[in-house]
Amino acid sequence: MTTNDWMTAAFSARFACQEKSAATLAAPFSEAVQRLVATLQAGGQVLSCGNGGSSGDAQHLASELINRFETRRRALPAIALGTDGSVLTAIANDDCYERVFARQIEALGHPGDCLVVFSTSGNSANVLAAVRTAQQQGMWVLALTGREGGQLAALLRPVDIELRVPEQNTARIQEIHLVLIHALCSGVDTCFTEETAPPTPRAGRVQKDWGKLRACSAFRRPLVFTNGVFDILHRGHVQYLAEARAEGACLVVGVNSDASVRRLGKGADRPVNGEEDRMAVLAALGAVDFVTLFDADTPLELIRHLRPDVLVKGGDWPAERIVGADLVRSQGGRVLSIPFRHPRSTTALLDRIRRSES
Ligand SMILES: O=C(CO)[C@@H](O)[C@H](O)[C@H](O)[C@H](O)COP(=O)(O)O
Ligand SMILES: [Zn+2]
Repeated sequence: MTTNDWMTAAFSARFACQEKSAATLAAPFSEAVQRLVATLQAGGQVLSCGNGGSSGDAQHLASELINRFETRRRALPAIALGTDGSVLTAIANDDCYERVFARQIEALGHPGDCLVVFSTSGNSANVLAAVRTAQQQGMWVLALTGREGGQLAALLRPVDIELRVPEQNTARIQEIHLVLIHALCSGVDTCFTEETAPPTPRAGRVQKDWGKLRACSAFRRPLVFTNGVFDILHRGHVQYLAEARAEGACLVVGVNSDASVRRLGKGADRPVNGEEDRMAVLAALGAVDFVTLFDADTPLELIRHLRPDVLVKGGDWPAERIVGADLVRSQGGRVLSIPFRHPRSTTALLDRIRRSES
């Protein structure tokens, strides 16, 4: 065998497994790109980790998210967890090697963030510990694996995504992982290159597509839902939304569309603020994780779609009159009426403004 035969053998082995991988990974790959983009647009970050060559892959991904891949776009937040020698040695020395990633995730991970793990066997103990911790922190997991997925595959929840290379050989799996990293970065680059205006803070938290909203919120449990018009935001709203958020790990606010507000009969000039403005103001609140729109007279369909664990209404709504209460309770959820601690009303406020004008 000549020395070049090693190269020829590696190339041909890789080409053979490339075709097999492309066929089996198409569906989870496109879901992974969409979810990564949604996470970043909502202000989330990507943490990544793996051992050995896979630690290099985790760094490769983070560097391309922070800087860019092939096109110019804004910098995106990503941290590879295998890069800080002091942190790694402190955790390994004082605690145990298994916790080197998990401990960093406890410090750096936020609900809604994504953990990307690379493991060809799916059995690295520190990667498994990282996945468990990320799930406890309300993050979702994107796992790049191989073989039969190992113990890692069994840890993943329906909301997590696995890109499993249908291959047994570690080197081949890693080579396809690299192709996947570049393909993921192409998808992310494309979405962020098309951004025309500078990003409005938390703009990604406005999610009108109910399917995407469910994908972004379903893994953040307990999921809290509330709804309303929120025409002119007042202190009562802000207080009750903060209390609603404290009931779970993620607060989704359903906002009545302009057409549905008109049907509520609050007055010919309502809403004063259009639906886009009302959603943008809510999305800017620290307590609110996602805002969406519903056009029907009630949010029942939206509640059916999101399956919240806690259904909340503010003000003077008794729990029995809250739309969707029976549905949420039948699914084991809770229904709460949170009174406005600062009694205010948009209608009363508008009346005062009008009186002062006349
Ligand atoms: O790069 C290679 C092999 O190509 C090695 O460094 C390899 O990544 C290491 O043996 C890892 O510890 C393997 O971990 P994992 O893929 O089973 O999670
Ligand atoms: Zn290697």
